[in-house]
Amino acid sequence: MTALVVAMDGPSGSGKSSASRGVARALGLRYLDTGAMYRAITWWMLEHGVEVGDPAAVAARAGEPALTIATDPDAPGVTVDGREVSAEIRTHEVTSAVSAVSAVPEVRARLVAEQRALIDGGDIVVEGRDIGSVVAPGAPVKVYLTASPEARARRRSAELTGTTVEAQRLAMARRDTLDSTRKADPLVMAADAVELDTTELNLDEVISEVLRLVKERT
Ligand SMILES: Nc1ncnc2c1ncn2[C@@H]1O[C@H](COP(=O)(O)OP(=O)(O)O)[C@@H](O)[C@H]1O
Ligand SMILES: Nc1ccn([C@H]2C[C@H](O)[C@@H](COP(=O)(O)OP(=O)(O)O)O2)c(=O)n1
Repeated sequence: MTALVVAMDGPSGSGKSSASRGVARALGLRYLDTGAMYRAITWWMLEHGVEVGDPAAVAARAGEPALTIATDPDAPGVTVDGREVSAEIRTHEVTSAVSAVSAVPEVRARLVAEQRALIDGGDIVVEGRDIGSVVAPGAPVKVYLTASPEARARRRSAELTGTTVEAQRLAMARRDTLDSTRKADPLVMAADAVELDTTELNLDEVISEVLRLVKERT
């Protein structure tokens, strides 16, 4: 039997992580947060004083950090060189630098290979920016989540302290532009993905809709 791969792409705050984990739990599947992998590499670059605005400097060290990522939707976790960094990768500093680091082809080549190896292990829900288009183009279920910039900013600012909805809206717009205009594997909706606008939906409704799609396509 071919593996069930559910590809969940979309911009920040569209609900990828929450919906992907919910779908993985409901179906007893593994869950892979590819954004956490880009964040972990970014954290390592900052930690090692690499100039993240210099693609050649990032490329030269892209293979150095050892990365592990858990695929249990109830216990996601990421380590770099043996250190658990799940909290560190969510800081403002990492979020501001991650688009530049993830635009470097050597970083992507490395992480895409690691992601494919994990996906080859069997049924899984995978979230990111290029899962349906590049990492797993043969996935039987591809969802592209969107939401209005206001809804996305409201959701993200509710999670964080010391920020405002407007500051989040601006930061997300900057990251959207960088992620969707980079040369290597930009954020795009795969031709055969189903777009799901979550602006007016609650999380349970989003999960139900993805589960319906999985049923329909498998
Ligand atoms: N449909 C939804 N309605 C309201 N809030 C949501 C919805 N989906 C996600 N959220 C909340 O929005 C925030 C960002 O969601 P998240 O899943 O982290 O998005 P992404 O992974 O796309 O950045 C979280 O606090 C989450 O609980
Ligand atoms: N498959 C992926 C996943 C993430 N990225 C990059 C681009 C994103 O801005 C960062 C962070 O992704 P992440 O999913 O953690 O971002 P959000 O939690 O949605 O804010 O990583 C990528 O280039 N390709």
